[in-house]
Amino acid sequence: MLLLEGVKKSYREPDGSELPILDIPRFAVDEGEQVVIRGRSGCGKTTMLNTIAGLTTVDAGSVSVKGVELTRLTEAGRDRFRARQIGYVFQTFNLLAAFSALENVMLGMTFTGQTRDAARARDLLDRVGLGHRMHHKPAAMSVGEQQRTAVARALANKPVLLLADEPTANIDPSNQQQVIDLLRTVCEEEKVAMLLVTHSPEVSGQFGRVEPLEEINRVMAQATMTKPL
Ligand SMILES: Nc1ncnc2c1ncn2[C@@H]1O[C@H](COP(=O)(O)OP(=O)(O)OP(=O)(O)O)[C@@H](O)[C@H]1O
Repeated sequence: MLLLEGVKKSYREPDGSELPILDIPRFAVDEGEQVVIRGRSGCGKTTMLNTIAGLTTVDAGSVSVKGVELTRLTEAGRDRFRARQIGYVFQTFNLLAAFSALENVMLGMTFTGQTRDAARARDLLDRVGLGHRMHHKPAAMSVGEQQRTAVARALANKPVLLLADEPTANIDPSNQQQVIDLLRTVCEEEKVAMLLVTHSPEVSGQFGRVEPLEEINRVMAQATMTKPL
């Protein structure tokens, strides 16, 4: 369902030099599979999710989702594909300030070509415990409530792949479990594959497949080997 082959990504440093971040020979996720990615801060987890979402271009290699090679599409093509097929819970939420929680979730359905489904948006907000805050704008919500709104929005368009970047980082333990349960249940019910980045051992302990990025990514494997003791 998701396949990365020979993916390389570097960023350019202010002095003009290249900073290699990703060198992933092969990484695959099956339809409906739930996978945790973990690794220390700065090791490239968000960069990996952004390349899969087509938000960051790769320097080499290919990223395919459902047989579509995203790395061959134009930027507009990647945007259309992402809107229809990929849900993304961003680390920084990216909610639109001028719109309520309900409107933000419904905006997640705008570009899918399907009718916007207010009942589904309300149901998702209910299931993240925000039934009573649907008409509040992000500025009037706590950080954890904004994060839960972002989770509901990412599921709104019934994606085939959900990318979730630390979706419980700002949430207290009881709501954290509620968000993980919602992600897992909706992904199981709708056969959505999920790639979840988390630092939390309580969260990763609940998943059958946990991939340390250092083991998938040759840049990190080399950095770990050459790190001074
Ligand atoms: N646009 C950019 N230009 C230059 N360097 C960048 C850019 N984006 C990220 N980096 C650097 O690339 C490295 C990997 O960043 P990334 O955000 O992917 O890490 P991460 O594993 O998600 O970290 P965290 O767990 O702290 O969120 C970091 O050293 C970061 O400073």
